[in-house]
Parts: sequence; C-alpha cells; structure tokens
Amino acid sequence: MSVSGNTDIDITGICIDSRNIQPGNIFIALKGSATDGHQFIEKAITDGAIAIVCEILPEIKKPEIVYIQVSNGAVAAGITAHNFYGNPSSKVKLLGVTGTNGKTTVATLLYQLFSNLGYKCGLLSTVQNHIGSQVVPATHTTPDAVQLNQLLKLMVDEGCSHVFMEVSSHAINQQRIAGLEFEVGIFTNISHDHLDYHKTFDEYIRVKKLFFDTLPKKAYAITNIDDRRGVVMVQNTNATVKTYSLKTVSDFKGKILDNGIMGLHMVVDEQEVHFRLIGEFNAHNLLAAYGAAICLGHDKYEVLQTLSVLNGAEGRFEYVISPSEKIIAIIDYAHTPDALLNVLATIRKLKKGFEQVITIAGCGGNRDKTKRPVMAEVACEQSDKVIFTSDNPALKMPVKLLKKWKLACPRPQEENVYQ
Ligand SMILES: CC(=O)N[C@H]1[C@@H](OP(=O)(O)OP(=O)(O)OC[C@H]2O[C@@H](n3ccc(=O)[nH]c3=O)[C@H](O)[C@@H]2O)O[C@H](CO)[C@@H](O)[C@@H]1O[C@H](C)C(=O)N[C@@H](C)C(=O)N[C@H](CCC(=O)O)C(=O)O
Ligand SMILES: Nc1ncnc2c1ncn2[C@@H]1O[C@H](COP(=O)(O)OP(=O)(O)OP(=O)(O)O)[C@@H](O)[C@H]1O
Repeated sequence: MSVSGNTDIDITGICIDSRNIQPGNIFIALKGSATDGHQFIEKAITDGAIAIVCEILPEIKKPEIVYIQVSNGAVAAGITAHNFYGNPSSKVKLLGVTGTNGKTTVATLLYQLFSNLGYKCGLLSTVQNHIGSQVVPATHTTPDAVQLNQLLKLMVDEGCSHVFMEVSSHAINQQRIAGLEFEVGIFTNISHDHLDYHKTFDEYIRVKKLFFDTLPKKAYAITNIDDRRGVVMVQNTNATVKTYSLKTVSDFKGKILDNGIMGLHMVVDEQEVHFRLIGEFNAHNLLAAYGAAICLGHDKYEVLQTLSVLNGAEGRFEYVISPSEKIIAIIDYAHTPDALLNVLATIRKLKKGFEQVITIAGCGGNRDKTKRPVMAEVACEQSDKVIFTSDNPALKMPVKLLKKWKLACPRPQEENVYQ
C-alpha cells in the first residue's frame, strides 16, 4: 500500500460509485464486470471526493487529494468500510449462510428462532433486511461492502446481539464480506446455478469454499454432509467443523418419521419433534438452524421447541388451502433445476388424494440460460400439466426492437429496464 497527500482529513463517508459521491467522501475505484471504477476518479473528485483508493494511480495527481494505492480494491473496500463503521461485525454474533439453495430459509429461520428466544436480531436476506423489527428493502442477497457495514452498524446501534446473513457466491468473489468477523458459517448445498457468472461448476465450488477457508479459528463451520461437496467445503477451514445429516452419523443428526402437508415429524438428536415446515429439504434447513443454535451454546429442548412453531421464509414453500380443501396452491421461489426438483418431488410425495399437479414456472431473462431446458425437463417430468411463463425478462432491449414489436415500455425498474 502507498499513500500520498495530507491524511489528516475528516472523511464524511465511503463511496464505490462515482454517481453517488457526497462532498468529503472517500472514493474506492473497483474493477467491475461492465466497467472500471478507475475511469471515474476524476468525476468523483469533481463531485467532492477528497480521498481516492485505487489499484492504479491516475497519471496526474491533484495535490489537495489523498491517494491510497492498494493491491486489491475490493478487499480494501471491505476493510475500509468495516473500520469506518466501527467494526460492527465484531460487536454482534454474526452468522453467515451460503449454498445454492436454502440460504434465505436458514437465515430467516435463525432470525425467527433467536427473536423468539428473546434476542434483538438483524437479518440480511434476499427477501428483506431486518434491523430488529424494522424492515429495510433488500437490493441484493448480500449487499456491497459499504451498504453491508452500514446496515451492520445500524443493527449494532439498534441493540441487536445476533445478525444472520446470506452469503452469495457473488459476494464472496467480489470481496463484499472482506473484514467481517463471522462466528458461524453454514453450508446448505451446492448445485447447478450462477454459471453465467462463475463459468464452470468447479469455479463456483472454489468460490463458495473460500468463505469457509477464511473463517477464523474461534468460529464454527457447519456443513451438510448429505451434499456431495459438504466435506470438501470445510476441508481447509481453521474453524471448528460440525456436520449435519439425515442419512449418516453426524454432529446434528435428523431422521424423518413422516413428511406430510401438515408438517415434518422428525427425530433430532434423539428427540421427537413435529415441525410446521414441509419437505425433506426443510428437514435439512431445520437441522442447519438447530446446529447453529447448539454451537452458540443454546439448550437443545428450548431450540427444538421454538423451531417447531416457525413458519419459515416468505415464498419458500408457502401454501394456501382452498376452503373445500380440494386445491392446494404452493408458492415457491425455486429457480434452479435442483430446487424445482426438490419442490415438485416433495409435492408428489404429499400428493395423496390429489388428482393433478399443475406447475406454473418461468426463468428470469438475461441470466444463466443453460439451466432453462433442465428446469423445463424437471417441470414436465414431475407434473401432470405445466404452464411456462416468461418470468422477468430482465433484459435491455434495443428501442428499435421495442418499436418493431410495438411493445410498450414497462414501468422502469432497476432489474427490468427496457432501453
Ligand atoms: C455481476 C455482479 O454481481 N455485479 C455487481 C458489481 O457490478 P459490476 O462489477 O458490473 O460493476 P460495474 O458496473 O462494472 O462497475 C465497476 C465499478 O465502477 C463503479 N462505477 C460504475 C459506473 C459509474 O458511472 N461510476 C462508477 O463509479 C461501480 O459502482 C463499480 O464499483 O458490483 C456492483 C456494486 O457492488 C453490484 O451492484 C453489481 O450487482 C449487480 C447489480 C447484480 O445484479 N448482481 C447480482 C448478480 C448479484 O450480486 N447477485 C447475488 C445473489 C445471487 C443469487 O444467489 O441469486 C447477490 O448477492 O445479490
Ligand atoms: N436446503 C435446500 N435444498 C434444496 N432446495 C431448497 C433448500 N431450501 C430451500 N430450497 C428450495 O430452493 C428455493 C430457494 O430457497 P431459498 O430462497 O431459501 O434459497 P436461497 O439459497 O436463498 O436462494 P436465493 O439466494 O437464490 O434466494 C426454495 O424456494 C425451495 O424450493
């Protein structure tokens, strides 16, 4: 690292996007997938940045500006944000959940569990963020390093003792979690997803594993050993490894006795429990949440009793039963072949007495295209009827094409802008 300029200055905030600079900010130039933040250093200074963190120094430096050259801008952003906001992750018990499916469910279960146990908690998830009981909309599964540390500080200020967060593979790769002090890391599972971003499955596994490789010694790494990659995930971690399984000997062992529309009947660590959640994958999610609570020193019976009354996350196997009880609508966020298969296989197992399974499914546009035919195959194999929708096209369609097809512009949204 090299520093030039007068460092005795007051910084008003950290910014990684020149479009949002406020006077007195420090601007961190990040290399991205679409553009390079280094191109916007001049603009950031014009708009009021007084310090610049960058990997490559500009050719002409302004004498009144502090320049900090670093070898990795993304790591610097994480560490700078963590320091600027007073190391908030060290003031709470921070638990991170990673995996292709189940992150939202497990993080939400933990949030509900610890809130019901009487703690003030924070939640960072795809569906929404919670600062105690206050709800803040979520833009990402894992926010960027600055927003993330800002939210963690708000949680600390609000008196939260525990924070549960989803850790996406994008976030690990882009160092959004750099500098955070996790007490527990949980692995749910890994399957075909996000190959538009990671390119190969091996690379996707490597990135997920980095989360566990960087956990500190005093932390716990809790892994699902029913997943083929469950052991590999934690093989290089310094943290204490704990395992959970429905099939084999493990630290947190579960067995399903009955899996019906009214919930799961299980044995968890020799204790029989009825849960409201449905489906084998939720048995794994419940075991993950249970294991984390036990690692944090909580009483087994209290934890199981509390988990047994939880409903889980919004849009994750939520169900509505018609008054005649002849139609059950299940709303589920499954958006990978594996998740869809899990959901439909679960429904088929619960199907007793129902005539047909009708699936309505779609795939978001402008993302991983390779999973679409696989998902279609799964939907057709597992259902009596399938209705495919276009879901969210999420593409930037050229205006001339829009005109040609006489398409109206939908309400512009960040994720769905037709230009
Ligand atoms: C592919 C991806 O993850 N992209 C993220 C990435 O954007 P990027 O690399 O494309 O950035 P870029 O546009 O090239 O710009 C590079 C840098 O220049 C800066 N810039 C850019 C333009 C400008 O005028 N001025 C300026 O300073 C940008 O702020 C950025 O710091 O860095 C941005 C800032 O942190 C993120 O907002 C952005 O998330 C986009 C919006 C996104 O959709 N990400 C998704 C795929 C994502 O992260 N998803 C995961 C969950 C996945 C899942 O499990 O489903 C998530 O954690 O949410
Ligand atoms: N442990 C699991 N194993 C497999 N599938 C699961 C599991 N938990 C949930 N699912 C299925 O995957 C879908 C996504 O679940 P959830 O939102 O909890 O995962 P996620 O990892 O947060 O996904 P995303 O980050 O994309 O939101 C659910 O709707 C459900 O169908």
